Amino acid sequence: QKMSRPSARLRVIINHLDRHSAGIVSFLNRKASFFIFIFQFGRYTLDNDLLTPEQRLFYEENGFLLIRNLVSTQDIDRFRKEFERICRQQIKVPGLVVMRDVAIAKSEFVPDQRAVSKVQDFQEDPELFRYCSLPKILKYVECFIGPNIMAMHTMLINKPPDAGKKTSRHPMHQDLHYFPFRPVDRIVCAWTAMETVNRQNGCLVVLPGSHKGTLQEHDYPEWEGGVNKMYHGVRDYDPEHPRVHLEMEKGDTVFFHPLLIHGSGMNQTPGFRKAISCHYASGDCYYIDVKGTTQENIEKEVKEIVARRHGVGDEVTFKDTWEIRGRLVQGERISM
Ligand SMILES: CCCCCCCCCCCCCC(=O)SCCNC(=O)CCNC(=O)[C@H](O)C(C)(C)COP(=O)(O)OP(=O)(O)OC[C@H]1O[C@@H](n2cnc3c(N)ncnc32)[C@H](O)[C@@H]1OP(=O)(O)O
Ligand SMILES: Nc1ncnc2c1ncn2[C@@H]1O[C@H](COP(=O)(O)OP(=O)(O)OP(=O)(O)O)[C@@H](O)[C@H]1O
Ligand SMILES: O=C(O)CCC(=O)C(=O)O
Ligand SMILES: [Fe+2]
Ligand SMILES: [Mg+2]
Repeated sequence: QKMSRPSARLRVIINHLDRHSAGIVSFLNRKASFFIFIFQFGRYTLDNDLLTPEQRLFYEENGFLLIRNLVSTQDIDRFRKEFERICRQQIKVPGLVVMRDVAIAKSEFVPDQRAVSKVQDFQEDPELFRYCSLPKILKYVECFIGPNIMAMHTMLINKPPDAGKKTSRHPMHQDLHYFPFRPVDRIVCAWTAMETVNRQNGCLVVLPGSHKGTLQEHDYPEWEGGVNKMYHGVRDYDPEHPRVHLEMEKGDTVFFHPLLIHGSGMNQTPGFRKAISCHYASGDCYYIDVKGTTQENIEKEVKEIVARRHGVGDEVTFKDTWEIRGRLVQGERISM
């Protein structure tokens, strides 16, 4: 039996201690810090030879890890070109969802005069999907979710200049709200800045440590200027919780836990702020039924959109919509 999993390692240590219980009290006293080490290093990250102890501890404590300059300029420029081809409708990608800001009427890409604020589900676009398979990214992803890696959700976010109603904001949320699969700790998001991302153009805002909490109730925020379709926010989050603005340069990549509360501020610049992201889950994850949970509302919305777009009925489940999108990028697809 390999001892790569923290839980297995912990069990061995506990068994060992049971057999030597005479010395346990003094052992515990002396080695309290050792135990803190084991528990903190065990839950959210896996044994690996990439992360430094400081980086591991940082993710355990904060729920995110920022790696500077991870994706090359050449790769990002290629993703940008491909995105422009999609916006100009020079190529058509099966399954791709194109989203426009609820308030935007003018466009930087001419064909239909409305700016694309986000494309989702680019798993059938080989050029964009290269992002999800980049070995540099997967090496980090493996530290959080293990060697069997599924790309579950892909996005290229093109946050438009705010049209004056603050609709370019993304409310504070936990990505797990959208996911009917578990376990939660074997899911991670990689989010890469495609250009300088700062407070002016609406960088990510995170609540460090919020990944240690539970999944909160999400709903549309009551924003005067309106809010984008499916942009649910955490109903009540503690406004006193410290916030961190993640200012990033082109190629910088943040990995974060699906319970981390995060959002992004409004884009107060004339440029479209670009980022590319992928949510990964372990191939050993399993689907859950969200009936009777806080996720019922998003299940309902997703099913309505799928029904409208594809003319199908109740036979397509929330689980199906994820099972169809998921792509294996490394190792084995066991139960996903
Ligand atoms: C299959 C989908 C699964 C998604 C799972 C999400 C997973 C996320 C997981 C990861 C965590 C990520 C967390 C996240 O990222 S959460 C955000 C995720 N967002 C989405 O997934 C939304 C995807 N977008 C769409 O499905 C379409 O673009 C919609 C349905 C919005 C428009 O559809 P379509 O392109 O066909 O447009 P239409 O021209 O026929 O207009 C139809 C109606 O819609 C109105 N309208 C247009 N734009 C917007 C807007 N932006 N906000 C509000 N309303 C809008 C429009 O005025 C019209 O209304 P009316 O005039 O009839 O009243
Ligand atoms: N009422 C609200 N409910 C949920 N999330 C909110 C609400 N108001 C703002 N947010 C979110 O809080 C985060 C920070 O946005 P906000 O525009 O308030 O500040 P900022 O742009 O980060 O900071 P600043 O404007 O001071 O530089 C964003 O994710 C935004 O969408
Ligand atoms: O790029 C952003 O503004 C954040 C988007 C986000 O958190 C999401 O789509 O889940
Ligand atoms: Fe998110
Ligand atoms: Mg602001």
